[in-house]
Amino acid sequence: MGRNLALELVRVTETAALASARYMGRGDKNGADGAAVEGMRLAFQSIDIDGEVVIGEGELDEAPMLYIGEKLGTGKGMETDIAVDPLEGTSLIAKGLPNSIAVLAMAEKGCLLKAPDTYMKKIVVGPEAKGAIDITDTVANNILKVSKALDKRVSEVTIMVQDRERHQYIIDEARAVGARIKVFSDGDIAAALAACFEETGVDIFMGIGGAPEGVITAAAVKCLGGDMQGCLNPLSQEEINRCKEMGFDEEKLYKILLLDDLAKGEEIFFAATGITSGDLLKGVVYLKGDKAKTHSIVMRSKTGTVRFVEAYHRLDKNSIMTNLMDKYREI
Ligand SMILES: O=P(O)(O)OC[C@H]1O[C@](O)(COP(=O)(O)O)[C@@H](O)[C@@H]1O
Repeated sequence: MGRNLALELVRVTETAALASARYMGRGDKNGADGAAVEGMRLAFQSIDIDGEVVIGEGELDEAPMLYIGEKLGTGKGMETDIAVDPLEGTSLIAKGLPNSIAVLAMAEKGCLLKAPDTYMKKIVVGPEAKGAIDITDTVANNILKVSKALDKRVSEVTIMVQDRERHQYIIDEARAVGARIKVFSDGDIAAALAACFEETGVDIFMGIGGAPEGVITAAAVKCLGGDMQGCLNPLSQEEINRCKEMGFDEEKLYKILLLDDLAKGEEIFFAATGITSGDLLKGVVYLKGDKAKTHSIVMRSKTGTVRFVEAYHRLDKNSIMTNLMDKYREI
């Protein structure tokens, strides 16, 4: 795998975002997701990799595209695991709310955890607080350790938490020690990513969200030198059964997953494009004259390079985009 691949991958998330953003504010989650999936899949076709989707839209019989096991790329290059979330934050885009992204992660074959579609408890911090987290410890102790590692007063530590009833204990414990809480409604990959960038003002991400999103987050955290721990958190017998079907027996089911258990290896790539504007990425803007502007991040763990890519697209000149845009123009 090489450095050009990073830019090839950002083209994939850009294409998904450009197609999906046509649905912004239209109250149609499924339409927006379908457009993102189609854009992502088309853009993958010309990339020289022998890729396989390990985290995708579901099984073959429930998802016609980007299903788990689907082959991506020309089949000529390196064997890779690919984790995709063509539209992360389906309700965000439907309502025109911030923070929806098109996102993917890629690593050498066998290096991304094949996570079941269930919940996962997660904690994420940036590079400065690496080694200071312990998912088995209390919220308060994690905050105290992170504040020490960051050399910040506890009152300056901000924890990003998804606005869900199940997280009330995090909010209560964090406030009890004097820390700050920032809630978000949806899209925990972008929210966790914010904890790895000092300029966002977010120091810790905590909570329970999707396990597939957890693996994609781990790939980003690896590229950024941050830290993450997770633990599968199935909420029903049906979810427990789903975990078991995917090889998570009693012993493995509640094992603490360290960063390398989620995403390992030398070569990890992460790419994301903003669909609606958020903390880190601006959303898609369609411009006059069949043009559009996107804002993306692309990272490679081997070199540690983090690129923010602002791109102007001529939708009438790029064959994939022209076809897609014609299809989604009048929705
Ligand atoms: O909405 P729930 O059930 O609390 O699940 C949380 C999960 O939903 C999301 O907020 C959005 O997921 P979708 O893009 O599939 O709608 C994820 O980022 C998060 O992991």
